[in-house]
Amino acid sequence: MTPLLELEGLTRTFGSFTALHGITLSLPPGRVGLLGPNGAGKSTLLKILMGLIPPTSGRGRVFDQELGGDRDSAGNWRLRRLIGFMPEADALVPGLTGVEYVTLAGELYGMPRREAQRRAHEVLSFLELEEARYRRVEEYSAGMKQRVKLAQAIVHDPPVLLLDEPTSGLDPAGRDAMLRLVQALGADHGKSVILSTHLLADVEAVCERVVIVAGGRVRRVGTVAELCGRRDDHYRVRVDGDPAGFRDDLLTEGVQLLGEVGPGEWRVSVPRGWTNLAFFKLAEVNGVTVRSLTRDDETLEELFLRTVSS
Ligand SMILES: Nc1ncnc2c1ncn2[C@@H]1O[C@H](COP(=O)(O)OP(=O)(O)OP(=O)(O)O)[C@@H](O)[C@H]1O
Repeated sequence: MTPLLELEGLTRTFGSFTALHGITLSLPPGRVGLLGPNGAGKSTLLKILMGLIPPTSGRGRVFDQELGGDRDSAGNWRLRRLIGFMPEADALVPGLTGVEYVTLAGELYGMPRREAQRRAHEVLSFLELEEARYRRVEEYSAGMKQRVKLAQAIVHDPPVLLLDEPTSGLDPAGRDAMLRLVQALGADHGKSVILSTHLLADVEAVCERVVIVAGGRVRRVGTVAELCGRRDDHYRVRVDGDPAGFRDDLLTEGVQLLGEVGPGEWRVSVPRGWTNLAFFKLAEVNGVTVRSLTRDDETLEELFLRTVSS
């Protein structure tokens, strides 16, 4: 299977500053979350993938298309046809109706006008903007604005979607609807999705794989299950009885409480050299009974914080 992305030693500098340090990465088609703190290099990477800026050195491909070359080279035009981009910024053109805006995007991607118009109606219906398509985009609600930005990204039916913070500014219902659309575009319509976001829950909801970048370097790559899989030092423990003394003793012994699941039940991280017998001893001393003790996964948020702070 041709990889979605194949990058080899990709570096990008701006003057004396290195934004990306020799990124080497291979990803199969699918839905990928691109995570990283502010300034990690995500936008720089996305711009290189879209052919908007060239790498300073290194090589890469999106499917069969080589990266690099001048902004207006034939190769970069092919890249833009392969990729639909939904920017975070409000990139709407005031004064245009939804259908005019999406048609314009289609033409900018190189589609003939009639074909762009036909597809604009099609994708606006798919995104449940059929009723609103003749209204001006500046009158749209936040949820409709996000959907019309997604419409312009898929108008030319690209196999790859780059989505930059697609749920930005949405209320919980709008966010759910957007995530369902992204999931459906991937799972039912065969699109590969690169989702750049600060919202780890969005990645958990729709992505199969995660790439964590920090300081211009790839720090983790893998499936969510692989990266967050059972850890030797993470447990979920539940006790019956008054848990206060037991909890305090756990803290004194260097156990970290990662979260309270319910009364007397915590997700914990144990220190090096810890043996599970200690849970039972501390319970006995405090007059409580250990009802369950199981190995636990790490959440994506814990993995992310551990990765970017190390
Ligand atoms: N044109 C430029 N000139 C100089 N420095 C730049 C330029 N573009 C990006 N940088 C620097 O490169 C680094 C990476 O920036 P980038 O925008 O790729 O990060 P990011 O991960 O997208 O961050 P954010 O989540 O804040 O958008 C930053 O330190 C930024 O200041």
